[in-house]
Amino acid sequence: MPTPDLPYLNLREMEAAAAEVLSPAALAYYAGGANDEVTLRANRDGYAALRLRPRMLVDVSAIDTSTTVLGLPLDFPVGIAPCALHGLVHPEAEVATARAAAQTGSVMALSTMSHRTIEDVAHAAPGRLWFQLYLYRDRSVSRALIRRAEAAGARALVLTVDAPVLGRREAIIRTPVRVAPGTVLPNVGPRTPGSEGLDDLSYFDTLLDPALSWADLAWLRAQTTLPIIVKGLLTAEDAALAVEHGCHVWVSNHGGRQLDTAVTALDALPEIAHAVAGRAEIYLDGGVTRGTDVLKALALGAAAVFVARPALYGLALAGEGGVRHTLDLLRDELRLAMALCGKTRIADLGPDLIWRG
Ligand SMILES: Cc1cc2nc3c(=O)[nH]c(=O)nc-3n(C[C@H](O)[C@H](O)[C@H](O)COP(=O)(O)O)c2cc1C
Ligand SMILES: CC(C)CC(=O)C(=O)O
Repeated sequence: MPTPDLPYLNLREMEAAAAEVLSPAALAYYAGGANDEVTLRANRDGYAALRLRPRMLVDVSAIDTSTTVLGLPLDFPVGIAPCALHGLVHPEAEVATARAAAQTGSVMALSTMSHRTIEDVAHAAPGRLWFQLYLYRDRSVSRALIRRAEAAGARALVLTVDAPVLGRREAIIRTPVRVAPGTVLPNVGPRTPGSEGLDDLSYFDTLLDPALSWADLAWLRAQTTLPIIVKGLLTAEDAALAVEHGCHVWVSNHGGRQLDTAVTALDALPEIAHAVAGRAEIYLDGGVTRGTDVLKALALGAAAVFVARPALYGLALAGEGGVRHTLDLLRDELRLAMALCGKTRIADLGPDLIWRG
């Protein structure tokens, strides 16, 4: 059950409550999308537009939401997507989020741009951590991060490929993000001389390699034996290439923060599932706020879904307990949605659940 001392009935109530407590800069950064935010809105609207085909007279007295991702048992198929800078809203930052993920039997993908070290976060979520990689122009720095992630027990690397340059997020152009004075982000390091005028995201952007290509994925594949998940794919063509490079596929438009008017992950999922054809695992994120959203993504071929903003809002409201509340709500809503659809196991969720008009 959701944490009893938190009054929020659903993720949207948590979002509204978080908007009241976040600083203007954190709110602009967390909530915002690119340009006109067409894709940001479509991510949510897409779930509402898909209708379910529930089956009746099925014994639903026992519902099992458990599953596995890359061999890791999950209590339910929802993880925490990588998001930068949890420390903007809570002093324990990613450590609190990781504890919540571990306690709920979930999995957390830790962003490269975190406030806390890989080791601290891994310690808070033993065996339940993936490490998200933004490849730096200086590959030796990235290589060192990979080694640290491996040593800390990360179970996979998530290479984000949809941000070779940062999208145009007008809210943070107006209200830029700056970490507290004196903070050195552990995977970013001290500022290079002359960069003091840049806000933290613009500075981070200067470290990233806009020349990243499939050849770099081959390089990365050779660097580690950990599973690699390519995050930010939206087409069958790219999903097939990722699989040919020995990787798994994370369907995402980066929460509508990169290319505005890009297709939603939910809409892209069927062609990607078809192209992958069971050769790799598929994950999805973007706009998930209800158990029925999780159900629809799984029905169309995702092995698990991930949430970013809802976790951050939970963290802002109540730290570790707030993130747990987010995850508990999604698990309970998924269980209910499965029961009302006449499905008792995750493996039973398939495209027959989706009404085709
Ligand atoms: C504040 C914020 C920071 C993010 N930082 C990262 C990041 O560091 N790395 C990354 O791969 N994706 C990042 N993302 C994108 C998320 O992983 C995810 O793809 C996206 O937000 C969609 O999920 P949502 O609709 O549940 O927020 C970030 C998203 C938000 C909102
Ligand atoms: C460090 C950033 C590029 C984080 C990010 O992916 C985002 O803000 O969406």
